[in-house]
Amino acid sequence: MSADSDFRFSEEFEELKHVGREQPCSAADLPVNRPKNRFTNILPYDHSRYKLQPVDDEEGSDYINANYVPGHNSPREFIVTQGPLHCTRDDFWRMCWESGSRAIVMLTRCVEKGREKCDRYWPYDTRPVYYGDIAVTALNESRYPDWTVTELMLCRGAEQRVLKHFHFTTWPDFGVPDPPTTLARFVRAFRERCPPDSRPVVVHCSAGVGRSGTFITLDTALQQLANHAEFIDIFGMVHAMRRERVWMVQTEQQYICIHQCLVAVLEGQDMAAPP
Ligand SMILES: CNC(=O)[C@H](Cc1ccc(NS(=O)(=O)O)cc1)NC(=O)[C@H](Cc1ccc(O)cc1)NC(=O)OC(C)(C)C
Repeated sequence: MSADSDFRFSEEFEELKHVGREQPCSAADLPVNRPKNRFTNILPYDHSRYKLQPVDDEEGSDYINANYVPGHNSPREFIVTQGPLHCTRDDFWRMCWESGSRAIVMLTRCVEKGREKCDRYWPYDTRPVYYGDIAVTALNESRYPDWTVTELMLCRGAEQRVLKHFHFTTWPDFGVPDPPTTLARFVRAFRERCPPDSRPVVVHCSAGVGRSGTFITLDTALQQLANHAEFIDIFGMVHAMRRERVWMVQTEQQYICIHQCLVAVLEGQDMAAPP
């Protein structure tokens, strides 16, 4: 695939360019919802968008820039979303609560090169913070060189839940982790700690397409590998994801990175290193 300056990778990635693009995004285009989109060109398709429980007859109250995306374990294993805006972070927590999710994967820093990529939507310390009617408290935090895992307690009314926040902190926007195997080790660390249930995992970066799609594709591929799949169809996975959310795996470099990680895992490179 990488011969002749990645010619086959380029050819294959180009075939994905128009997948899903004919599908409507009418909810995202409503005037009441436009301010809820971080980017003008990253809008959720209607057919797969996550719908919040509507609030009375408030127009647009069911809207968040998020889509269900398939993984190895189910057709709606992930809810992929943009990095919350300050004005949508209450909706973000409502989505986490109403979906029953027990894990969030965050693949961007809040600020990169002086630009806001994501609101700081979770508490800085152990004091509870309210987001709408949901109180979020940080219980404990484990910091590693390339990621941080935080246990969060969510309270809504009389109900309490623990949710794990997996924050990858060294992935530059539009780029790939350096070295790429850092991503494979993060995926393994996530899988080892992710609650083993069928509830959706919330995944986001800044736009919720490039880094999020790359993470999900590698997670799916590594599970297939662990189940001794004879053939791993990266092209087919990205094709299926782009039917649900636009630009999943945004750059050719990210597409190649997925393959590089798989080769590294197959060759046993650098995977023994602890988190
Ligand atoms: C190439 N950059 C983009 O497409 C970003 C959206 C985006 C996508 C993916 C990522 N990476 S990530 O998914 O890994 O977080 C970050 C940002 N979009 C914008 O910056 C768009 C402009 C744009 C760029 C390219 C295009 O084809 C159409 C419109 N700008 C934009 O939305 O401007 C605001 C924020 C002021 C409303």
